Amino acid sequence: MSEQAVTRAALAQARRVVVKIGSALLTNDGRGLDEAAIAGWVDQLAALHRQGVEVVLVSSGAVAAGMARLGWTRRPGALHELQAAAAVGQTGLVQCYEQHFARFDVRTAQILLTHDDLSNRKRYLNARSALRSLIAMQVVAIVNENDTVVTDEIRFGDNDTLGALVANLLEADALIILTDQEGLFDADPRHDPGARLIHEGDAGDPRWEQVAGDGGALGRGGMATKVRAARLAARSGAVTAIASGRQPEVMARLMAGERLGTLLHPEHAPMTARKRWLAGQLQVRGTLTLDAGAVAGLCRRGSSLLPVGVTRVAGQFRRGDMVSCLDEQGRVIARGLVNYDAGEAARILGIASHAIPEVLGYMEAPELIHRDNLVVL
Ligand SMILES: Nc1ncnc2c1ncn2[C@@H]1O[C@H](COP(=O)(O)OP(=O)(O)O)[C@@H](O)[C@H]1O
Ligand SMILES: N[C@@H](CCC(=O)OP(=O)(O)O)C(=O)O
Repeated sequence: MSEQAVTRAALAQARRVVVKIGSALLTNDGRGLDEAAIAGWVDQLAALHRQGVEVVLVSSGAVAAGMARLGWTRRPGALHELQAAAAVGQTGLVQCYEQHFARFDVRTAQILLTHDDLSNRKRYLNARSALRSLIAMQVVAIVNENDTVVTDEIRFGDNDTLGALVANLLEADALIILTDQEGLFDADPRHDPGARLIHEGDAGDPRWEQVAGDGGALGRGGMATKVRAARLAARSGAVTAIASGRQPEVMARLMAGERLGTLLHPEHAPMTARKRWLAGQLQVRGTLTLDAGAVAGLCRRGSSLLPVGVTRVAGQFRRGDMVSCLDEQGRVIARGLVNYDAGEAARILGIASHAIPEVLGYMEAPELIHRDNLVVL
């Protein structure tokens, strides 16, 4: 079998799938929700559900639906207006899905998540157990960002990232991202009519970031966040398909292994659940610059990070915060939960661990970041 056939077969064998439907597709040119299109996707999702595929839906559209209900023609810029529009629109969005799933006697549930819910380990585990229970009860969960309570600093913003983190959370086999283009092209087809579709590739291939641009007027992250989402999803071993939601029977055809859209597959073995959770954190409070020996220790031997290998400390972080580890060229090579505050870290950098008590008067731990709390990117 060819490599592409093997990759497509991975999708055909998927038992648990996260489907993300983007704003660019859900709205009728900004005039509220495209209810006929939603009905069509629900037909397809219900068919998968009937075949025993576990489906979780991540749907955008709250802000767009709220704008239409409020009679706003332009997306507001102010955060409080976006929050209000999302609050008004989310009920309509979920109502629409619920009504259509009811045609098939499929029950639905609404899950609204924030970045905080996934970065706090306890809440992350709670969200996971609630979603798992819903799946076990054959309820289709409809997930969106809880736009009403997030601020710019702590929002996912786009739902591609949220879709990938939900795929990680549930160890889904596949993430299907439906959008308004046929897939990832080698240039933005909106600007370049000669752009060619990329059929398959490794999720971690750095070339995809170079060709993926931003979104249209209705969507948020464009292709850039979809490519990033594929890389995130790959951390738990999920394949990602990016395809047009307007293709007839797109879900069934993808799941049958048809060569449709772009398929980005995981390159490496999946990370453990804890490392994935670490890697999915968006809020990084500071940076540690490492010498070449420490970089090699982390990347090749999976070692902990000791103060002796650190040459510079930046940022205001506290013990337990997430920090990035940079190599001497300033590239992020790892991330982890640090054992010392920024001030303490600055005082012990470059010294051997046995000398920590002499400098600080005590020793919290011999390493700055223990390998269990460290993820190499
Ligand atoms: N290389 C690319 N290939 C395909 N689409 C691209 C590319 N770069 C940018 N885009 C744009 O990304 C848009 C889809 O992203 P977005 O508007 O955020 O939609 P959604 O709401 O579905 O997430 C497309 O309309 C397209 O113009
Ligand atoms: N949470 C927002 C959706 C954000 C958004 O548009 O994301 P995307 O569909 O990835 O472009 C909403 O429901 O309006």
